[in-house]
Amino acid sequence: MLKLEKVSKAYQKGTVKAVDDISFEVKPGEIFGFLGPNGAGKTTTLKMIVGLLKPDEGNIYIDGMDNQEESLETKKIISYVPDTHEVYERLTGIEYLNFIADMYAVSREERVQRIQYYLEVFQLKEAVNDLIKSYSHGMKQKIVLIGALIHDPKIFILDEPMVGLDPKASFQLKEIMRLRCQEGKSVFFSTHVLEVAEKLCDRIAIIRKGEIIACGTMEEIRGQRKQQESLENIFLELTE
Ligand SMILES: Nc1ncnc2c1ncn2[C@@H]1O[C@H](COP(=O)(O)OP(=O)(O)OP(=O)(O)O)[C@@H](O)[C@H]1O
Repeated sequence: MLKLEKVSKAYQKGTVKAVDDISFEVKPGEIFGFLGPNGAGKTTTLKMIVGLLKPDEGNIYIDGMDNQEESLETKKIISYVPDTHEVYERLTGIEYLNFIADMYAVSREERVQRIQYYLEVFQLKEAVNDLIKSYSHGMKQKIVLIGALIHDPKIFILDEPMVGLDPKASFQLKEIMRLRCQEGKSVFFSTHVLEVAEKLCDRIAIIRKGEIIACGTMEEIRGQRKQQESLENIFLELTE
């Protein structure tokens, strides 16, 4: 579903190597967590996957298509929720959702059904006719999430999605992730919240200083280490 092959990216004329020769694969029906300490290269990797940054080296395949060569086709089947929730504040919630639905050519019936469903899930029904600039941080995050789900993407990509959500919304988002995977779609997200990764993800990759230092199921990663060691210990040990 999503495949990175020997991907590298450096900033400042090559002096800051943010991502260094990374390869991994996210399979259909999989929730894949991307873990790493601050500055490890998570956001840079996500931005390359969604086409906001061009890799210096390597290739990224989305559903078998190279995301540089078939940029428009790949963008149609992914969605990206960045960690900064920049949104058109002068639109109402419903205007924003309809705008996104128009961009992705989502039919009237589908958008009505999906908008109603997600507004109910995230308890945003009453605010949907208000200007987004009046929304709280968490409400903005929810409207961005709904916008990202409106075209029913095959791959749902999120940067630190749980930060800023209240426990209920966080639970709902995890449920949405699980449901999508049951339908054979994939979820790829970065997180610092180790407990979320441990409970939710089918597989994880740990990145440190731009390099993947561990990748696999929790059992596989634990198997290489002491039995029953918590992800927190493994993470701290590996990223030290
Ligand atoms: N636009 C940029 N120009 C120069 N250096 C950058 C730029 N963006 C990121 N970097 C550097 O690249 C490295 C990786 O940054 P990145 O934002 O990808 O990490 P991250 O794992 O997402 O970190 P965090 O968890 O703190 O958000 C860091 O050393 C960072 O300082």
